[in-house]
Formats: sequence, structure tokens, C-alpha cells
Amino acid sequence: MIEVHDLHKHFGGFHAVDGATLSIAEGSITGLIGPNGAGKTTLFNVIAGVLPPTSGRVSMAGEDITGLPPHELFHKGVLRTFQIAHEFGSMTCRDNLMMVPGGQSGETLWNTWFGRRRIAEEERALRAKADEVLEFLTIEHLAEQRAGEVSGGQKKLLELGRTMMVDARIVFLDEVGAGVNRTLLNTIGDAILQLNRERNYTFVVIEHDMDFIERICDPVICMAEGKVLAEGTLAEIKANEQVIEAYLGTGLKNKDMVGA
Ligand SMILES: Nc1ncnc2c1ncn2[C@@H]1O[C@H](COP(=O)(O)OP(=O)(O)OP(=O)(O)O)[C@@H](O)[C@H]1O
Repeated sequence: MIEVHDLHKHFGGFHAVDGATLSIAEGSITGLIGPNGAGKTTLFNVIAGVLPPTSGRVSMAGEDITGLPPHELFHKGVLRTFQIAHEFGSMTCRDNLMMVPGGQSGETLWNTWFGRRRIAEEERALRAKADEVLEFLTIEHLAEQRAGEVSGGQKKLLELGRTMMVDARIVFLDEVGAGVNRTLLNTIGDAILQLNRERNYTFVVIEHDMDFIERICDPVICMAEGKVLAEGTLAEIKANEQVIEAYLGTGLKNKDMVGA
């Protein structure tokens, strides 16, 4: 579905992504792992149009999408989750979801004056959709709560929920489990699996929690120093000599990987 060919992203003389080549199969939940500083987030940001590549190519279903800005990728169903921005923290969780689709009639002055009924209908439909998403994620009780006041894990669910307000095809999740308690992490895992099975979402997931990766991801791609080291099931990756070497001595955060 997505093919990344010889992708480079340099910051000055530093090669954060250094010739990464990989493919993401349609319908998969692909895990992207690697020690700190391996270039995972940078790779995500380049694929999702947040950063321009230095060189290389990204294509989706054969179409060149290299360097397309996030809003164009959004319309093609390529979504990357973002933390709920500070300025939206004072809006309710429901409103945070309702503002995702964009392009509603209410956004033009003409429609504000003359299209009131249509706007009201669109708002009703959006509100129903947002409530459906909140229910799916088991956080319907937070509909009226300000997004800035819910827990870290609930915010992560809301971030995932934003991708459900539009017809996503592929969703990039960056450390969705960071700082999230086990129960909520299980809810997030359930939601990802369900979206994958029932709505054909393809996911690419950056995560340091190996239990989470093991539960939901196949295949797993391991990066180190800006390159792809190995691809396979988590068991295969864990047994890979190059992977073990890359993880060794990289600090506490990576200890799960080498069983230290
Ligand atoms: N805007 C930037 N300017 C300069 N260097 C950057 C920039 N963004 C990232 N880097 C560097 O690129 C390298 C890769 O960073 P990146 O965040 O992609 O790694 P990562 O694999 O996601 O790491 P982690 O697991 O710790 O989040 C790091 O050494 C980082 O310091």
C-alpha cells in the first residue's frame, strides 16, 4: 500500500533517516520499533508530509505522494495522530472530534447567512458521528468534558478518535501507549484491532511497549541509525543478531527488547 524507497532526511550534516526502504502492506498493523534516536518519528513525519524529505520516494498504491502536505494526504486517507494542541484543551472532547472533518458549509460567510438549515443538519450529523466515536472508544462519558482536563490515556483515545471522524485508509500512531495505564492501553489496542478488522484501517505503530507490539502488530519493522535493520514477526525480530546489537547499551527505555 505504501512503498518507501531509499528515503533520506538530513538535519544539517546529521542523517536522521539514512536510506530507509520499506513497504507497508494494505490491511496490516505494522509495528515500527528501534532504539531511541533510530529515526522512527522522523520517518513518520516525512511520510505524513510534516517534513520534506532530503531525497527518496514515498508512494501509495503506485501514486507518488512524496512531500505532499498533510492536508492533501488527509484527503487521500493518510492520517497521522497528533497530540491535542494546547489551544483546543478548553474545548469539549466532542467538539474536538467535531472539528476534524473540515469543509463544512458553516465555514463560508455565504453559508453562514443563507444556509442555516443545511448547517444545522450537518452539525447534527457530525455530532451524532462524534458521539458514535466516543462510544466506540468507551469514553462517551467524557463528551462534555474539556479535552485539557482528561487523563493522558483518555487524550490518546481522543487522538485515535479524531482519525475515525473521516474515512482513514492508513493511520500512523506515534507512541500511543506512552504514559498510558494498562487498562486504557488495552482499550486502545482493542480499538485498533477492531478498526483494522471491521473498517479496513491499515496502521503503522511506533511503540516502545513490546507487549503492546506483540499483541497487535504483524509484521514488525526494526530501524536503527536511520535505516531498516530487519522485518518479520516480533519473535523473529527479537532473535535477529543485528537487532540485538542495535538495542544493547541503549539504555533503560529499551531494556524490554533485549530482556535485560
Ligand atoms: N528537527 C530536528 N533537528 C535536528 N535533529 C533532529 C530533528 N528531529 C530529530 N532529530 C534527530 O534525529 C534523530 C532521530 O530522531 P527521531 O525522533 O526520529 O528518533 P526516534 O526513533 O523516533 O526516537 P525515539 O524512540 O526516542 O522517539 C535523533 O538523533 C534526533 O535528535
